[in-house]
Amino acid sequence: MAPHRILAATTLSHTDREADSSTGEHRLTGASSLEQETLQSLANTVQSSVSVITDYLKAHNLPEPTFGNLTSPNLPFVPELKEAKRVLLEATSAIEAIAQFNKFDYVGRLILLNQELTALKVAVDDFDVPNAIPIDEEVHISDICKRTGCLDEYKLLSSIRMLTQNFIFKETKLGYFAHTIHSVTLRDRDIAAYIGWNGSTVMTTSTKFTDAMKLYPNSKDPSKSAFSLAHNTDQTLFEWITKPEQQETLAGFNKGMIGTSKYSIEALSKAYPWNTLGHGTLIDVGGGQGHVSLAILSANPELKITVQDLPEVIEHSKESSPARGKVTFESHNMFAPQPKKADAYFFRHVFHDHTDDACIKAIRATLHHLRSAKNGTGGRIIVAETIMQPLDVRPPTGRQACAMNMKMCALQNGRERTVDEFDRLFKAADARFKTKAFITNGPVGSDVIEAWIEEDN
Ligand SMILES: C[S@@+](CC[C@H](N)C(=O)[O-])C[C@H]1O[C@@H](n2cnc3c(N)ncnc32)[C@H](O)[C@@H]1O
Repeated sequence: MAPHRILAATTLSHTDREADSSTGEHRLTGASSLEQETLQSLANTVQSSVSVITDYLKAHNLPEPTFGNLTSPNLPFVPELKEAKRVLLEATSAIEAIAQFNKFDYVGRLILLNQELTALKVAVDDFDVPNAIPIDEEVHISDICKRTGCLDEYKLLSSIRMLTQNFIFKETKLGYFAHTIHSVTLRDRDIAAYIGWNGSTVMTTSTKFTDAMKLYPNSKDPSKSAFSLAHNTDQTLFEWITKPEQQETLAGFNKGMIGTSKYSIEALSKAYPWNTLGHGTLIDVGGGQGHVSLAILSANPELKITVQDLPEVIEHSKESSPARGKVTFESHNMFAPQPKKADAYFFRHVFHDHTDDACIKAIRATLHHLRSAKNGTGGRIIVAETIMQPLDVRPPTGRQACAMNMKMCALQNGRERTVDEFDRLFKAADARFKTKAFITNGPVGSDVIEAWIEEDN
């Protein structure tokens, strides 16, 4: 179905944009300037995009999302609703940005964002408040403390109150808290682990962002980063985290990767025509716990999947992965020549951890298995990442990609990439590469770049 053009004065329509970088073609339609918008035009956009959403739900006999029902379903992830939701978010964000008595109030919120992540980490990962409050009950903070073993009532109360400002928990009467649709989601301990990883190792890393820029400007060395400065090490993140003394951090990271993938797997499984691999073999390089492979496998049960990762990670996966018995686990360093021939080499959330040089090395390590796709013998590379949005897309659609990009810069001098940057990366590894992008505009790690060698000679 064609993307909705919700309002004449509205934004780019790029739902399900397929950018084939082999031809340089980006199918984008519509354009307008933010400067032309007024509160009224933005409000009209809100009204019309909400109508698109509610009309769709009515037509498909689906319930509307509501705060009143804790198990209120998500919006279906279909093109017509993705576009309407994106436009809605852009319009509501633009209204929030200009409808201020004092412009600093808007910027001021950003300055305090650190407190919001701290509150999430404290209440969700550290003290597991979501599981201390039964669904449909309100619980006093003193009881929450007893149930969670927290000895500092006021600071836990402060953290939960902070979250209520984001519709996570609600204070039903003074000192009593109950669930909302969002606090319920946080009962998942894998998601809690992702919060913990970001609220600890990633947050401390960010404090050294500027120091690393000054000390190691434009560094392409993954061991000379904000991460290495913050953690007082000359190792890269992955060298550091796989040391025996970081066992607990690695376990949290692995669990967190499962957590963060949960809300992007549906989009990723729809983003790419996995069924074109038929009964083939897929190697999930840097596949961690095999959690993404498991989701691909459940939709494509005829595939044979091997998950490769660093030995310390594979050891953990073999013990506790939800994919045990369904996929094969194998230790392999992706910078060493790929030992296994397969129909596809899949890298999800792997390239963004690394500099271009490192990615090129990983691609070349696989090259000997990628023969011409034209004559049907070739393997392909499938990369899943959060693709950086083109410049002409309005805020806040690019927010997640920009945030992930900052994080990758800080951790290992890695980065998120645009469609064109991916194409250049593959061509730098081997000029015969062709690429094709499958953009979901969905959650992180659900955009796909497919790369293959066009000619054999
Ligand atoms: C950000 S995680 C992504 C995990 C998983 N693919 C996902 O999408 O959730 C990056 C993974 O790359 C792995 N990795 C890092 N360096 C590697 C290397 N040299 N060889 C193989 N795997 C590596 C890490 O151990 C980690 O599991």
